[in-house]
Amino acid sequence: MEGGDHLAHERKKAQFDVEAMKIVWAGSRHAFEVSDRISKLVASDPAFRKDNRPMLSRKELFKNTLRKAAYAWKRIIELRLSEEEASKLRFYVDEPAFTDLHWGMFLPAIKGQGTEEQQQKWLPLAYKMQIIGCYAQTELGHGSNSSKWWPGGLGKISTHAVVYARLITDGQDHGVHGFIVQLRSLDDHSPLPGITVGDIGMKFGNGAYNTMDNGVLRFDHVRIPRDQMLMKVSQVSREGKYSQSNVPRQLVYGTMVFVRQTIVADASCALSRAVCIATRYSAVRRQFGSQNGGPETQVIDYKTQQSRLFPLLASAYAFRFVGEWLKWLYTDVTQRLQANDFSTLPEAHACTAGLKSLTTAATADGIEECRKLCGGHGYLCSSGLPELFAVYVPACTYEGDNTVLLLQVARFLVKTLSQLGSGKQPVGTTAYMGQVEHLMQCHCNVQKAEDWLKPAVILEAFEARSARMSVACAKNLSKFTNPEEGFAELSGDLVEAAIAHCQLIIVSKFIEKLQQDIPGKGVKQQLGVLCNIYALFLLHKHQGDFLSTGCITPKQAYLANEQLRALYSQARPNAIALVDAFNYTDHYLGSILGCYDGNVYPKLYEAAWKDPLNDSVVPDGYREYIWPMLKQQLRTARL
Ligand SMILES: CCCCC/C=C\C/C=C\C/C=C\C/C=C\C/C=C\CC/C=C/C(=O)SCCNC(=O)CCNC(=O)[C@H](O)C(C)(C)COP(=O)(O)OP(=O)(O)OC[C@H]1O[C@@H](n2cnc3c(N)ncnc32)[C@H](O)[C@@H]1OP(=O)(O)O
Ligand SMILES: Cc1cc2nc3c(=O)[nH]c(=O)nc-3n(C[C@H](O)[C@H](O)[C@H](O)COP(=O)(O)OP(=O)(O)OC[C@H]3O[C@@H](n4cnc5c(N)ncnc54)[C@H](O)[C@@H]3O)c2cc1C
Repeated sequence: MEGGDHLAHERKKAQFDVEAMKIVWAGSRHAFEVSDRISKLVASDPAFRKDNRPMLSRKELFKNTLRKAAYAWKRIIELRLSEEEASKLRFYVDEPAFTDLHWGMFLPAIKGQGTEEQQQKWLPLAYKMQIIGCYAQTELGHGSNSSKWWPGGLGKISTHAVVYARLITDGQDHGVHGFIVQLRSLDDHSPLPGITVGDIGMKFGNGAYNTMDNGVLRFDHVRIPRDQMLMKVSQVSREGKYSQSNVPRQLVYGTMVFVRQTIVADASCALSRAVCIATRYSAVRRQFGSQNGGPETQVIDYKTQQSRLFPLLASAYAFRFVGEWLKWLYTDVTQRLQANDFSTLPEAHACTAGLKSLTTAATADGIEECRKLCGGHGYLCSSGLPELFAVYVPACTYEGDNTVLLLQVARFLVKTLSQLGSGKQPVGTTAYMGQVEHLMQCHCNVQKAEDWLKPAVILEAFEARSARMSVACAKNLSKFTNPEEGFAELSGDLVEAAIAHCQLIIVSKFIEKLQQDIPGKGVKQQLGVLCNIYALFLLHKHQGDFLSTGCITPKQAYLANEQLRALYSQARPNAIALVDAFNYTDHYLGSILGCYDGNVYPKLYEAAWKDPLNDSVVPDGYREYIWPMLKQQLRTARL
């Protein structure tokens, strides 16, 4: 079959209104319209071509990224795009660049930690891109006194950085503070006196994150003007006197709360992209299972394929909704901070840290699983999956190593439990800890597989598991005379308790989403199926936790798995429509296997001939190396 829509028969099977689901996925009609318009704008502009990335040398790749970034900025100005539209445009250009750090961290750091005066001075320059900034926190070695190492945009492009360094006045160390530092001349881009700066070198994968100039930075007797210390949290007077505002010191780390929140939203984009590719290809691919000479089985109909693919599809939706909620939480905490209410900052920190950890780990693993789900073709760059994996996998490390972040969550949980004794009622995502006595002894009320479809049953099982794991950690910790020693010794269990808590958050936010009014024929039902797949898949995967804490019985674990299989069958006819609802253009997907029309094989065949290696029939190097070898063997054979 040539041309046409090879997936049309699949699209006809959908039992829900795909257009309505697109609005739910986007978050609102307005968000959908912006996203749809900007994605098409980028896809239709040849200047944003990206299929040649894996073939380019580092220098060509980097120059190409600079060209695209400059062109994108020109279009943003010409079209008078709003901030929302401009950020969508950068998203659909789909190439990591110094601009991510400028807009994503440098500007937010000044907004969050600069005084009004500092904001008035620096933000207009940054908004007009008259200065370009990065975020320099991480060090090559340890302590805030060696060389900065890793900051994106630092290596070759940034003119300024927010640098985190120890503040010492009158011989007293006041800990880490943020400073705006000019790095390069605004005239000829050369480093300012005392500053050594450069790129840290090639990173994992061809193309991929190598479009970014992650950098190294050293200072030698560099003077930073006093008014370039970010002074919202603490100040140094002209006389060198240090003082602190009436705000928690933790606000110095506020930019991380913001960025981790965006990383959660981004996880749903990266995972949904991989899942879209794997789902479409699984419907196109037929392999074995032919009966009476009929067509072979579509691999999407194999239960094993479904049990690997559909939980990822459900996870993409789950991460989307928890990301939406996290954005709300961040907005809420920001408004409270402005009114000097700091009470929800620890929870916002724990939620952003924990959810960043969980969603990036699941997404990185999920992209790799999608590659395997596509068989051999998944390993071709033209599948889009190798590059997506290489770009995505550092998300498990940047903005805080995922294990380190889970330990932060564990500290928060242990603290929450310890405060119960003093009568402090937990709120928000830890409110369930208030019912700890009930959760420690409740029994799961599942007698038949369908009982697992009740939201209250699922929630109670997840709450009980999380509470019991945290309480067990707290009890074990209390046996240590030195709490830090105990924390280190039990860190493995603490990480598992933190994971259980964060999974509960994701499940509960999906369930809350379903309690909203969701218009569109069959949309809510499909989301209900996905929500149950997500929850029961987690329960099945972590059944060891649920069983060992006595939250469910072996029979109930068996019933959960039985229900899960039934849910896969319900999701099957809707699978293609559920990935169509992401509304990704072929340009954004960047994958032959995932193309909308499913016309995979002719496109793969054509693409192969475009590889530079096929420019000539006899490759470069043949005459030099292979021909003499063949000749030699021919001679030996004749002897
Ligand atoms: C195929 C092509 C695809 C192309 C794709 C294209 C484009 C993608 C484009 C965009 C992607 C979109 C979104 C992503 C956006 C940006 C990402 C882009 C690039 C990545 C940039 C990366 C930047 C970085 O990595 S910056 C460096 C970040 N570093 C870390 O996170 C270090 C981790 N460590 C910590 O967080 C530590 O806690 C600390 C901050 C170093 C402090 O340590 P310490 O002093 O030991 O104190 P603690 O004991 O940990 O904590 C003390 C006290 O403070 C509380 N605390 C800690 N952190 C925070 C916080 N952030 N907020 C509030 N409170 C905090 C802690 O709980 C404790 O409190 P307590 O005393 O009450 O217990
Ligand atoms: C692509 C990329 C982009 C980046 N961009 C930036 C940027 O723009 N700006 C910036 O400042 N930084 C940036 N970083 C740096 C990033 O934030 C750090 O790499 C990250 O915070 C992890 O720190 P680390 O590299 O020192 O790892 P380490 O802390 O050395 O971790 C090594 C191992 O030790 C374990 N470990 C560490 N501490 C503990 C602990 N307390 N308990 C138990 N286990 C522990 C970790 O789990 C990990 O397995 C970037 C990194 C990457 C990969």
